[in-house]
Amino acid sequence: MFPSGLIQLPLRIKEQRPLIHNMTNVVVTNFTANGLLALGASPVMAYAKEEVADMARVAQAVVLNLGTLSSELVEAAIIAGRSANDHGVPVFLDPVGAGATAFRTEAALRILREVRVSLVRGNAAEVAHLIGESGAIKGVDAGEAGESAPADLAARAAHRLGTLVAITGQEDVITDGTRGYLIRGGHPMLTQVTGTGCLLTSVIAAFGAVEPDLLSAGAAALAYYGEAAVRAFERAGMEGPGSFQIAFLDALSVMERHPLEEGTITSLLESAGRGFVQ
Ligand SMILES: Nc1ncnc2c1ncn2[C@@H]1O[C@H](COP(=O)(O)OP(=O)(O)O)[C@@H](O)[C@H]1O
Ligand SMILES: Cc1ncsc1CCOP(=O)(O)O
Ligand SMILES: [Mg+2]
Repeated sequence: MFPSGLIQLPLRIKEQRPLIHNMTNVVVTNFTANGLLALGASPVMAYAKEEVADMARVAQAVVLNLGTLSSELVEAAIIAGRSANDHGVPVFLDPVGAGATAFRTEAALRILREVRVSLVRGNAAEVAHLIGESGAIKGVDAGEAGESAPADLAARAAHRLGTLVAITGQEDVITDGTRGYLIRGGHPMLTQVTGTGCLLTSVIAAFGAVEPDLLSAGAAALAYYGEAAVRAFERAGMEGPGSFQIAFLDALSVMERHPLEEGTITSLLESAGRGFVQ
């Protein structure tokens, strides 16, 4: 069963206003800051190697996003990540476009070697490339579905990388390699707005900033995000992606209670690598 106390997490975020230190990409910076504000968290973007250790130290979560990476960003991300590790601050990695170029894949793997990352969130292709498996990737978007079921892929990746892994797509999965959740819901309109994956990683970080059980916090975040998308589509989706994006920010802000009681989290992974059973 999903722990019922986690229904209160959105309220806890609004009460605690956790500081989320994002080192993210130039495409999604504003959307990410506004999404975190809508949720009730406190976003900050800081990149300079001279200050990231200090910022990470006082944050409640650090997000490393490789969407528009550079050598300088990778160096600074490692400084931030290590500072977070030294001060007990959880680190969340979004390996945007891993597999699209060798530089991206190598950067993500280097961070995973040099920083203790708590959770990796990506689409199936990105996660597959991190563990040397093929997965069609076109720029930053997943291509055709690979051979592997997302739950099995996520469990393999969690074991190989030694982190929690969340794979998103039509359905979302999150696992520590042994236990996990399958989350249904969301809306395909999310794929028509750039940065919804990146913002989601930061939203997971905000949930993780107020709940130390990161597997449950991550599952709660995925379900909350999907429900916000459904509500946004009902409000404004027919108008098109621009209106949907605004309505989505609004939906992130208004849900005080979590929609878990509506049964969006449906499955629990009991046996490692065997997929998520109904
Ligand atoms: N076909 C789909 N139907 C419903 N929701 C989707 C679909 N594809 C992606 N999503 C949702 O879009 C959000 C971003 O996920 P995704 O597109 O996988 O990330 P990225 O943008 O990093 O590739 C997630 O909340 C995910 O559940
Ligand atoms: C289009 C693009 N190019 C580099 S980063 C980026 C945004 C990717 O955002 P998301 O992974 O959330 O779709
Ligand atoms: Mg992405």
